Amino acid sequence: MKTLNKLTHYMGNRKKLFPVAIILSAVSELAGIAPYILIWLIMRELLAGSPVQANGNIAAYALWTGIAAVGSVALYFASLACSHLVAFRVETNIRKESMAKVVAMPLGFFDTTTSGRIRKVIDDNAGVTHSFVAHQMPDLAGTVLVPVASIALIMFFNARLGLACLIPVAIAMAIMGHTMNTRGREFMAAYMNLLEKMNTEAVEYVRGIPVVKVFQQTVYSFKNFYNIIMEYKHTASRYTGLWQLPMSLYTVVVNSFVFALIPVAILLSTGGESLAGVMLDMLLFILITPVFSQSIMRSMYIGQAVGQAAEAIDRLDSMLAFRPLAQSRQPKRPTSFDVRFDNVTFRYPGMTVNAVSSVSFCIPAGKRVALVGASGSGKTTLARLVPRFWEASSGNVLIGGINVKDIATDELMRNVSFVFQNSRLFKTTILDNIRYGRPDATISEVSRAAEMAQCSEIINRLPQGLNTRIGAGGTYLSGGEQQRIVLARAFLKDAPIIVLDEATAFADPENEHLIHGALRRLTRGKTVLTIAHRLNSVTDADEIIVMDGGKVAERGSHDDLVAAGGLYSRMWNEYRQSVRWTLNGKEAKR
Ligand SMILES: Nc1ncnc2c1ncn2[C@@H]1O[C@H](COP(=O)(O)OP(=O)(O)OP(=O)(O)O)[C@@H](O)[C@H]1O
Repeated sequence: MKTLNKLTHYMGNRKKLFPVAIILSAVSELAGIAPYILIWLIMRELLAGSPVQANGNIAAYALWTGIAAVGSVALYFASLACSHLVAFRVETNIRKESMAKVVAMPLGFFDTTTSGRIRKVIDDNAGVTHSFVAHQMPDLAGTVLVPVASIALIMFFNARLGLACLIPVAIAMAIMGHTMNTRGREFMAAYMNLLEKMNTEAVEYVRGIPVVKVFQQTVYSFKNFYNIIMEYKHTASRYTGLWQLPMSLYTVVVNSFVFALIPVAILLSTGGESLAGVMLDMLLFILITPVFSQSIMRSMYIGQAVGQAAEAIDRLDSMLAFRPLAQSRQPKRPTSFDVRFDNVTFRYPGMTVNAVSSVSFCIPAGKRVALVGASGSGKTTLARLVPRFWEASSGNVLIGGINVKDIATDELMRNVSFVFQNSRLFKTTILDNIRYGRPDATISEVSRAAEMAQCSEIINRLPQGLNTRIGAGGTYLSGGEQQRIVLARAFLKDAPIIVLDEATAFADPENEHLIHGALRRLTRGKTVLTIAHRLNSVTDADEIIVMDGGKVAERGSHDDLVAAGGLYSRMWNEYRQSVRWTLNGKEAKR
C-alpha cells in the first residue's frame, strides 16, 4: 500500500487512468472465464439429448463464446494501453523528480555517492516500477478475481466440490506466503544491494583500466569487482536454492489438484448424488481449472514484483533522503565580501569524529588567507563550507556578515569561484567550457577571460579557435592547459570571493608559471582562501592559518610564524629541506 501510494504520486495527471486499467483488466479476466462456462453449457446440451432445441442453444452459446473470447482480448489490450500510459508517466516523473533532487543536493553529496550509483538507483529503479505499473498491477485484479469467481461458480453448482477445491488453494498460498515472508524479502534487499555494488565496481573497473595497463597488472588486481561478482553468484544461488522446494511443491499442488478432487467426486456420487450430475460438475471444474491455476501461478510472480517495486522505491527514497540544501525563505544579498568562520565545527555524515572543530577566523574583503597543514587536517573541508558543499554542524560561515545559509544558492554561487584540484572540462567547445562561468557572456568577454587566463596561445593553435571541441578530432589538452581553461571560467565569472584548492597540482613548470601569473591577476583585489601544500606560494599571504587535526593550531604572517618556532616553522624547515637537492654530490638550493 505504501509503495502504491508513492507510485500514485508519480502518476501525475494520468492517475485517473490507473483504476480504469485495473477495471478493464478485471472485466477482461472475467470475460475470459465465460467461454469455458459456455463450452460447458454446450456439452450439457449435447449430453441432454433433444437435438432440435439443443442445436438452437448450441449456436447461441457458440456465438457468445466467440464474443466473450474476442471481447476479453480487446479489453485486455485497452487495459494495457491505459496502464502503459500511466507507467511511462511514472518512469518519466521518477527520473525527472529524482534528478531535480540530485541537482539540489549539497555538492558534498557527490563526494559520497558515486555517479555509477546515482545512475543505477534512478534509472534501473524507474525501470522496475514500469513493469509493475504496466503489467503486474492490472494483472493483480484478475489474479484475485478469477480464483474467487471460479470457486464461487463451482460452489454454485456443487458446494462440496467447491469447498474441497479451497483446500489445495490454501496450501499453495501458505507455501508461497511462508517463503516470501521469511527469507524472501531479506534476500531481495541483499540481491538489489549487490546489483548496485556491482554497478559501482564495474564503473570503477572501467575507469581503472589505464592504471592496470600502465602498471602491467592483470585484471585480477580488481579484487573488489571480482569479489562482488562472486558474492552476487553465491547470493543468487542461495536465493534459487531457497525457492527450489516451495516452488516445486507449489507447482505440483496448483497444477494437479484436479486429480486430487476426483476421489471427492467419486465419494459424492456414491453418497447419493447422481453420477451424471457429479460428472457434469466435474467437467466444468476440469475446464476452469487451467484458468484458475494460471491465476494462482501469476499471483506468485506478482508477489515477487511487489517486493521488487517496494525495494526499488525504498532505494530511491534512501538515496534521496540526503537532505537538500535548505533555502532561506527571505534570502539576503551580501554587499561586502569578507568571509568569517565563526566557531565552525563539521562532521561528515556517518562519521564519529569531527573533520573540523571550533574554527574561527576572518578573511577581510580583498585579503588573502592561506590554509596549511598536514594531509587530513581539514583544509579542504573548511574551504568547502564557504560555497555550502556541506552545512556546518555547528557555528556559522558568514559572507559580508550574512550566514551562507541565508544567501540564495544562485547568489552564493555567483559570489564564490571555487577552483578545484580536479576541475573538469566537458566534451564540448572551449567557448562553451569557458561560458560555464557566465552563460550570458559575449564572445568578446569570453576571449578576454581566455586571454587573462593565459589561454590565447592554446586557442590560437587550435584549428577552430574557441569553437574547437575538446576530446574530439584529436584535440586533447594537457593537465596544465585544462587548468588554464578552468581559470578562464573563473575570470569570466569574476566573483568577489575565490577559493583555490591546489590549482597548480598537475602542472609542469612552464604551465605552473603561466597559471601563477593568471592566478595573481584573478585574485587581485578579491577575497581569497587558498589551500596550499607548497609553502613557497603562500609566504606573501595576509594571514596563514595552520590546521592540525581539524583545529587551528597557529595563525599569523609567514615571518611571525617562522619566528614563533612552532608547527609552521617546522613545516617550513621541512619544506626547505625538500626543495634542496644534491647535484654532483653537492647540496644546492633552488
Ligand atoms: N567525504 C568524506 N566523508 C568522510 N570523511 C571525510 C570525507 N572527506 C574528508 N574526510 C575526512 O575529514 C578529515 C579532513 O579531510 P580534508 O580533506 O578536509 O583534509 P585536508 O587537510 O584537505 O587533506 P589533504 O591535504 O590531503 O587534501 C580527514 O580525516 C578525512 O579523512
